[in-house]
Amino acid sequence: MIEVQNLTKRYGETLAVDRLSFRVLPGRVTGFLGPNGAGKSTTMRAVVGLDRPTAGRVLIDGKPYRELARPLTKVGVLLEAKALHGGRTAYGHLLGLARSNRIPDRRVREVLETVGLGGTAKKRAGGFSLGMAQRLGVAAALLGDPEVLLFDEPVNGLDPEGILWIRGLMKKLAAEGRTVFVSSHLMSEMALTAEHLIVIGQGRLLADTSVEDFIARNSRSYILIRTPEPERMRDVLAAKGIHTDDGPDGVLEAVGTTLETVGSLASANRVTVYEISPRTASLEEAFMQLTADSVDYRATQEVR
Ligand SMILES: Nc1ncnc2c1ncn2[C@@H]1O[C@H](COP(=O)(O)OP(=O)(O)OP(=O)(O)O)[C@@H](O)[C@H]1O
Repeated sequence: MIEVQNLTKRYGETLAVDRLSFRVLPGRVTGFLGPNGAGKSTTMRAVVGLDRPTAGRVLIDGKPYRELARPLTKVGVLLEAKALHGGRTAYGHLLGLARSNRIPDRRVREVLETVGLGGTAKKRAGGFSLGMAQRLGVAAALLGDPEVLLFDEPVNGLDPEGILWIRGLMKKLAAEGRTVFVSSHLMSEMALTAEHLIVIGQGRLLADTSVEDFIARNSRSYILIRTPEPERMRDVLAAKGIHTDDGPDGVLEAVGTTLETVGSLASANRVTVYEISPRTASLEEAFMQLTADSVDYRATQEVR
């Protein structure tokens, strides 16, 4: 389990993380979501002791990272995928890490196979594509067979096959009972991978909820109506107590009603319609709405 307690991190004038508290539980993938600059990477760096908190603390199974005797056997982390020594081979890079944590050499081969780099073990990492570097980063995270795993934007640079692979891997690791914490700025990606969500904006907690709940609360359903007579259609619906919003390109969005009701009312009142279809606002839209205030605030600040 990861416990973030009242974490605050300042870089000079910038308040990157602001009194943030949450827990990441084992046995499920927890998504860490926030717009660019929300403070996700800073929080992750604080979890693994790479950034010193201005206030607050982070505990891993009750202990700060720096008190872990062989940290790689407790926590695996994928942060900046390209942060590796370009002159080293994939094998050499992992061997160095393994020996520094008294992990047996044979484990290096195992993790290289797991991430699909078995055939490129002797290649210099400097020549790796971003996708290969990403896989090597995942191999390093898995090296110590840790109970806790952190992945910062792991799908970056991966091709569609790689994305499917990493989603499957994260779910498998969680199913084994591990704590899996993964950051992204894409709600759609998280909806496919995570069971639970921690959403932040401007370094503050905006939501700590199951993905299921987030979808139920935030997905707005409506009936889209495309008509050359929007005013008449609006009046016909209003007469029955049905509210309509204006959608993009002159369409109407009727809420709290059904396709059948709208169709029957249009027909009974001889309103011409070109399209009537049920729609659900995307999760991406819901996420943008939730974080809109924090993004606006940041943009205004930068202009000044
Ligand atoms: N080393 C640093 N020095 C100064 N400011 C920093 C540093 N690291 C991060 N920041 C600032 O702290 C804020 C949070 O950054 P952070 O990288 O944690 O956000 P993020 O949510 O990971 O964003 P992204 O999705 O863009 O990676 C930003 O305003 C960023 O500019």
